[in-house]
Amino acid sequence: MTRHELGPAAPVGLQPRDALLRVRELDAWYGAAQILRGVSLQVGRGEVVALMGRNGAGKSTTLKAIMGLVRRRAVDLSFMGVPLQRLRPFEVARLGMGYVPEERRVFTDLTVAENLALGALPPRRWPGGEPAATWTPDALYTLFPPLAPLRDRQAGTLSGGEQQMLTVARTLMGNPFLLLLDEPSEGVAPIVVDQMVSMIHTLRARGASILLSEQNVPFARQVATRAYVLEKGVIRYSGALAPLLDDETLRREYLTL
Ligand SMILES: Nc1ncnc2c1ncn2[C@@H]1O[C@H](COP(=O)(O)OP(=O)(O)OP(=O)(O)O)[C@@H](O)[C@H]1O
Repeated sequence: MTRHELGPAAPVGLQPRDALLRVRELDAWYGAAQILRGVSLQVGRGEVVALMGRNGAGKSTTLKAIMGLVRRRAVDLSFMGVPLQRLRPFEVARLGMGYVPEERRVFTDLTVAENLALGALPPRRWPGGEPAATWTPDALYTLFPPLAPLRDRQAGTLSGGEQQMLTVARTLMGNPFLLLLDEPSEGVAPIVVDQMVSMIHTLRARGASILLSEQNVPFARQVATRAYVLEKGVIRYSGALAPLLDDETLRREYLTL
């Protein structure tokens, strides 16, 4: 792997050439139907990587397979050097992998503040001992300003976009080393999309690492530097995002509807 592929932030406590998340030849199934075939990807510390492709290409399934939510098999599937194959989803989450599914999941009867409190986990340290980013409700209200005046409101009364923000915020309360975001820009108003863009910029500035599934090209262009493109469960492109988006043929083949 080249240094460029690892992104600008030098890993501390990890070997410089090590990836935070390493996926090699991942297969996944729903029942008897094989959906992913030999998916290989890596996310380095401080990187924002986009997993792209049309509807049904296998983006969500890849994130679910990493978390252990679908049946999967891989030559290597490891997070900070820990093999994930035998771990259940809550054990993967406990290692510091935050997963935000496509469908929003908030506790509708609880307030915004109570939802955040439920996501709280103790602070983490990188393998070298350096403290990892730690999130508090106040820091998250700054990250998502629309949530601040809603802290005492029942989450069920929030708009879709606000619930989307709350889902991400609650996941951040677990202080994850890596965030898996499934289509953060889907089905929300343009203003919320802008909020997601600025959230990712802020997270990135704080050294966070993100793997996001996305088919919204303008969104991906604003937040990610590297991309993998899936088609029918197979990786068709891996590399820098800019050349992919600038290549009309590649775009037409794998991205445009
Ligand atoms: N629960 C399920 N049972 C069976 N097949 C499924 C299930 N969920 C998804 N699939 C199939 O797996 C394939 C990949 O779906 P996946 O949701 O991973 O695609 P995607 O790239 O995330 O697209 P989308 O943006 O539509 O979510 C599709 O053919 C889909 O029909």
